[in-house]
Amino acid sequence: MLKIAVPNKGSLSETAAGMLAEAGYSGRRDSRELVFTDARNDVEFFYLRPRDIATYVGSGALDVGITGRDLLLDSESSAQEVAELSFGDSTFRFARPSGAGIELADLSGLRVATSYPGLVGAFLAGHGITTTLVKLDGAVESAVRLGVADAVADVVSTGGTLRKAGLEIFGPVILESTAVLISNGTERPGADTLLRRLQGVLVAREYVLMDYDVHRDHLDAAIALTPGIESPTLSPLADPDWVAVRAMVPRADTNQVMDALYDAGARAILVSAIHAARI
Ligand SMILES: Nc1ncnc2c1ncn2[C@@H]1O[C@H](COP(=O)(O)OP(=O)(O)OP(=O)(O)O)[C@@H](O)[C@H]1O
Ligand SMILES: O=P(O)(O)OC[C@H]1O[C@H](OP(=O)(O)OP(=O)(O)O)[C@H](O)[C@@H]1O
Ligand SMILES: [Mg+2]
Repeated sequence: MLKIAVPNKGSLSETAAGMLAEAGYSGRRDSRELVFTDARNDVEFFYLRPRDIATYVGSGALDVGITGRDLLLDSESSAQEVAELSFGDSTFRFARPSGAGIELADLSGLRVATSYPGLVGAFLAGHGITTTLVKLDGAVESAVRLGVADAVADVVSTGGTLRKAGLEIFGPVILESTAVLISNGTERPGADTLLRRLQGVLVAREYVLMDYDVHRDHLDAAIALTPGIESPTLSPLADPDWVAVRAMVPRADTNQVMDALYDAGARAILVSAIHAARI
């Protein structure tokens, strides 16, 4: 039975659970449940703190897991990223009081507060900068005002928390993070199915199905606008001069592609949602 680690709380938990449900897995109904067996799919879910997931997967205790790239790197576990999951995006940045030094080198000899000492320590070491890392559990933005640090390194999403604390981002991006599927590299039955199902959910969210009719004279121009993933499907119509085309189109481009197809002579352009996919 494939053992899967999933976030039990925090920013990633709800979306991860929703994605697994969309991928056809059953999950816990009670948020206090620590383990849930989905016998039909031959998998077992372990609900863990996102910060601990890479440790469990890297050690081999669990087979695969969903966590943040920043948490994976911070853990220094041997688990590896298998796929990006298109949610939980954030950047990891340094910040200092507004008006303070703006170069990374200005951090030398200063105290930097963070909940991600593994990630930040490795980054600073890679840049040859020595600081004192102050390890905090959360709300690190308060560390400067309260006098325990001179700068912070933390997850930034909207930047609102930093602004309210009177801090300003500076220096290079430490990391672009996103939710990822991780594994310990051991081949386990069911792991490929999980990956394909999650990728199917992403495709179903990111693409729509577009159908249209076009005169054969304009077919090449229309196909150039809708190349699909492999190649579009062509079907004959009762009128031999016309052909029906079906292709997957990135959801974000739907209206631009419809406009361009219409201008290229396509008619009866229909768009439908994809409920599930295996690419
Ligand atoms: N706005 C955000 N705040 C915090 N983490 C975020 C945010 N957006 C995405 N993430 C990602 O979520 C993961 C952190 O999740 P985690 O559950 O540990 O912390 P949290 O969401 O801050 O919850 P808590 O502070 O309650 O423990 C990281 O991978 C981080 O990059
Ligand atoms: O850029 P923003 O949109 O403001 O989001 C980033 C903030 O959100 C998270 O804090 P969280 O609420 O999880 O509290 P914590 O610091 O105690 O983990 C993170 O640690 C930052 O402080
Ligand atoms: Mg937090």
